[in-house]
Amino acid sequence: MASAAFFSTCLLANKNYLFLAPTNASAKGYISNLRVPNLASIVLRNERFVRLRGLVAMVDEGASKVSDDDSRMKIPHVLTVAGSDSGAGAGIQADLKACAARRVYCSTVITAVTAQNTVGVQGVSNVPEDFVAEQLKSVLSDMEVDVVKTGMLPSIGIVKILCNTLKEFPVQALVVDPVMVSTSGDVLAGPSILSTFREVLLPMADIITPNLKEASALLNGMQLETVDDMRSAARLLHNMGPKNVLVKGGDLPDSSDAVDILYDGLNFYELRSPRIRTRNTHGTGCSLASCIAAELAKGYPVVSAVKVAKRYVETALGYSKEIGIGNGPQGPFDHLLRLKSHSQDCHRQRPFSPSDLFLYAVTDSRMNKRWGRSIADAVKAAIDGGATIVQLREKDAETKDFLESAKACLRICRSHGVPLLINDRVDVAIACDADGVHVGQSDMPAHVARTLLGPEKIIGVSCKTPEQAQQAWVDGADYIGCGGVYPTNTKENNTTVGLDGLKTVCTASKLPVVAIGGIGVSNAGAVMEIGVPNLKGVAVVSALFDRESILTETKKLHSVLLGSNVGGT
Ligand SMILES: Cc1ncc(COP(=O)(O)OP(=O)(O)O)c(N)n1
Ligand SMILES: Cc1ncsc1CCOP(=O)(O)O
Ligand SMILES: [Mg+2]
Repeated sequence: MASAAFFSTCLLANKNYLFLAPTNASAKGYISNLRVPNLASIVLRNERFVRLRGLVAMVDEGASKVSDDDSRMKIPHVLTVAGSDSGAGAGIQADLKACAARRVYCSTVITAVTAQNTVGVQGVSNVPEDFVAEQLKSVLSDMEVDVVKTGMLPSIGIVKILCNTLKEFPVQALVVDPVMVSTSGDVLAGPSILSTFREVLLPMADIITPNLKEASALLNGMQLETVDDMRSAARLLHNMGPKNVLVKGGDLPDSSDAVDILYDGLNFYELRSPRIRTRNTHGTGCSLASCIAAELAKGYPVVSAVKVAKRYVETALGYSKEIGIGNGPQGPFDHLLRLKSHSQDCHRQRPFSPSDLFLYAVTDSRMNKRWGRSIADAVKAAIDGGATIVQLREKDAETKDFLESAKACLRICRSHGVPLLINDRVDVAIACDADGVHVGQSDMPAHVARTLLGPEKIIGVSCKTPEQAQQAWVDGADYIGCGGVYPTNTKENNTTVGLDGLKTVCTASKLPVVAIGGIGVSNAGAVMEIGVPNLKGVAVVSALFDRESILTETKKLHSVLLGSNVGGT
């Protein structure tokens, strides 16, 4: 293990650069094992912090790359200073999820641990003040924090520690969510803290985000019942020192809209949106403030940050209306808009298996039109005949119609345990939650599709050469479609690779392969006879869908394939 002792000499240290040299041969060996070509390149350039500790930690962990400034990408960074919510709807957990959803890095300083669920807060244990200080120093002395966002600050001491630490380690912006009472009505910061908020914290804030109760508490119990009251409150709170005040009117009685007032000392902005009627509002305040912090960390001005944050929370609330977590009156919502598609669906996507490629049915809108069938009917017939995977290749369809058909086909496919892929259209695959996509060399690159679709979706790539097959593997594809093996009328200007070309691609490929192009009942056996283990099946368009009976033709092809030597199955 390399450690700090290996770095004895600080050749030059000033505000901007720190050069390190190892003390002995074993350190040099260690460094060269890490493929750092030149020690002089270990230059840590940072206006604010010298990262010796971070560097040694990286070396200790055997990281393969020691800090190379030019290749480091600055990621917007929010530090949340808040309490933990064991139910994970609010607090630190909400902040982490909101920042992840907004694509911002989020570090955490925990001020208190709450035992909490959808019913209420059953217990609170404050983190010792010294340890809050230690967490703050750890993060702020090493990581480049852009914006600090505060939530539950349960003691006067913690507020003071935070403010003093921020003077030592200044950040671009401070977002203060003056949490006092949880959504369930439990007290999270008592009234004794109000004067410290007013005198110490608020003057440092770039924006504060009180709800009506919090605004009222900060203003000595002022009645807030109308939008005009909110404007007055925003002005009075602004007089306490924060640069911007967002008074949230979520609790305003008798309003069909959710109205928030933003005041920057000059202008009032009345931000209105339709009120979303849902039980799942636990954590909206924390999430809104975190999202504002995230947008500020990206460099957006306050007004845009607040508008984006409001839109984000509304979208998530609307999406999460039917989600049922916990039995209490206030449930959490889904920050990442990802939970629903899997929960309601009794027929979920199952993991991809190469043997799925055995009888691969590829639809064609023109053929279905010619035979007067819907895509869904065609898909159903192919599955009944033995298709083991289906691809919707609807080149002429309008997007709206295509999406509706895809949803209908997905229901059929899922109920039969058959994967459904979408040709070319990654957007449609995402919109209907299909099992994956098939892309060609001139379509969206597979690595981009993988980023958009996530790790579990199936991605197939068309390849005619070993180089393309290698690239498909590197890009994270699951299988390769190789062809046209034989001449075809289905795809124009498509060069034919023949059985030899197919064999060359299969041999070069680390991925399973399906053959395509001019394949049908008469020649499927010959294709499979080339006898390479990773050739797993045939993909067929016209031999199934340009026929009177899809069912009959699929059954015939199925029995031909069963009689042939399909690699590895
Ligand atoms: C299984 C399978 N293999 C190859 C293709 C062809 O895809 P691509 O090269 O993108 O051409 P189009 O199908 O988009 O015309 C495929 N669709 N399926
Ligand atoms: C989409 C595609 N990619 C290579 S050949 C081909 C068309 C296959 O259609 P058919 O099975 O009717 O020959
Ligand atoms: Mg394509």
